[in-house]
Amino acid sequence: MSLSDPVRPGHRPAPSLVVRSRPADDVSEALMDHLPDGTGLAWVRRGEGHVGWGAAAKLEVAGSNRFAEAQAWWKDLVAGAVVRDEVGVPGSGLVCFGSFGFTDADPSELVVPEVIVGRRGGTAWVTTISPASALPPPPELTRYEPEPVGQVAFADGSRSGTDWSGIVADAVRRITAGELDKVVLARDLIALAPEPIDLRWPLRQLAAAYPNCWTFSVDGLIGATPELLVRREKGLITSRVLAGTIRRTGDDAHDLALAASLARSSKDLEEHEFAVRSVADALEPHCKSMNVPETPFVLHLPNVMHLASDVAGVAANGASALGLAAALHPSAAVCGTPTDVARDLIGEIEGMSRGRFSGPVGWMDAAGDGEWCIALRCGQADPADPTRMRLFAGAGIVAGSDPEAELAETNAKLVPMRDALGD
Ligand SMILES: C=C(O[C@@H]1C=C(C(=O)O)C=C[C@H]1O)C(=O)O
Repeated sequence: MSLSDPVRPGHRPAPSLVVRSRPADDVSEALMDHLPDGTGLAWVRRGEGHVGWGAAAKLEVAGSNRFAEAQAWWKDLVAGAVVRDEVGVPGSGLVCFGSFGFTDADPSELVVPEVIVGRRGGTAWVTTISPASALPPPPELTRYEPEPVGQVAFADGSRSGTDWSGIVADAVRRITAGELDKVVLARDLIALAPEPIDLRWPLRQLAAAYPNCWTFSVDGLIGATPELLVRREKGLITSRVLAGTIRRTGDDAHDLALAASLARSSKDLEEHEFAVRSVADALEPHCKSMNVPETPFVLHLPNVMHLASDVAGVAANGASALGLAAALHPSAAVCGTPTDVARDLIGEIEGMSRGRFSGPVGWMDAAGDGEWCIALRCGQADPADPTRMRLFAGAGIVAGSDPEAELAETNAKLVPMRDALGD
C-alpha cells in the first residue's frame, strides 16, 4: 500500500479497524434493496457497485484544507487497519464513501460503514468493519421494500426562476465585458412531501431510470450523476467531462437531429472546451501519458443530451483518487473559467449555498483507487425536516447564453430528482 498524498501534522486520530470481505451468494440484483433504512450509503451503476450502512469511522471536515485532511485521516486509518479481503475486486476490502462541499465553507465527510454489500463483474460480497478487535459475523441479508413518497409539492428555493434568469443575464453581461469566459450558475428547488421521505424510494427510482449514471447516497445527499470527475484503478486514470447540454423531446428522430445540432453548436463546443481543458491541465502533472479527445461525443440520457469527452491517462505518481479529485475540483464544468474569477462571481451573484451539490462524491479503497463523481442531478434531505429536500441544478454560462434557455436547461436537469420523488 502506498499513498503519497500529503499528511498534515496534527490531524485527527483515526480508530483501528478490523475488516473482512467474504463472497456472498444471497446478494440481491438490486443492491439498494439491502439498505435497512434511508440513511444508508450507496454507489451503484448498471447494477454494480456497493451499498453500506452504519459508521465504523467518520470524518467531518471543512475549510481549504479539507481534501488534505481527509487524505491524511484515510492514510492513518488504512495504516492502522487489519484487512482480510477474500474477494479482491475494486470495492472489496476497506472502503470509505465520501462527499465534499463545493466551497471551503461547505461541510465535507468521509464515512466507513460497518457493513458493505457489493457486486462487481459477477462477484458479490459482504464486508464487515468494526472498530473493536472482535469482528462480528456477517449479517443476514434482508430485502426491504421502501414506501413511496406520496404527492410531492415543489416550491421556489433561494430564487424564483425569473430572478435566476436575471442573474444569468447579469453573468452574460460580465462575460461580454471581458471579466471572465464562463461561469456555472445553479439554483435550487424545494420538494415538500406529505410524510418523511424514505430516501431508499427515490434512490431505487434513480438507479432504475438512469442505469448509466452513478446513483449515490451519502449522508442525506442523493442523486444520479452522469459526470465522473476521476476514477483511479490499477494505475489507470479516467475522467468523463460533460458540458454543453440540450433537452430531449421524447421523439427519437427529433432527438437525433438535436444531437447533431449540439455537436455543431459553437456556443456548446466552446463551453465544453473550457471544461476539458480544466480537467486535462489538472491531471497532466499526475499522468505519464494522456489521451484527450479532440472532439466530444454526444451522451444520451433519458432527460438531456450532453457533449462528453473521456480523458484517460497512465498514473505517473501515487496520487490517490481523492488527491486527483482535489486537484480537479472545481472543474470548469461546475465553476467556470478562469476558476478564481468564476468562483468569486458565483459567491457574489448565485444567492445560495450549494452545500455538497457540485462537489466530489464517491468512494475510495485502501490502495487509494476509487471513483469520485461530481454531485449533480441530486437533492439534499433537510436534516431538520425529513419531509423536505433541496433539489439542485446548474448550467454553464458563456457569452452566447440565453437566460431563458439556461432556465429551461436547469428544469430539464431537475427532472431525474422530481421524477424519482414521484412528481
Ligand atoms: C451544473 C450541472 O451540470 C453541469 C453543466 C453542464 C452544462 O452546462 O451543459 C453539463 C453537465 C455538467 O457538467 C448540473 O447538472 O446541475
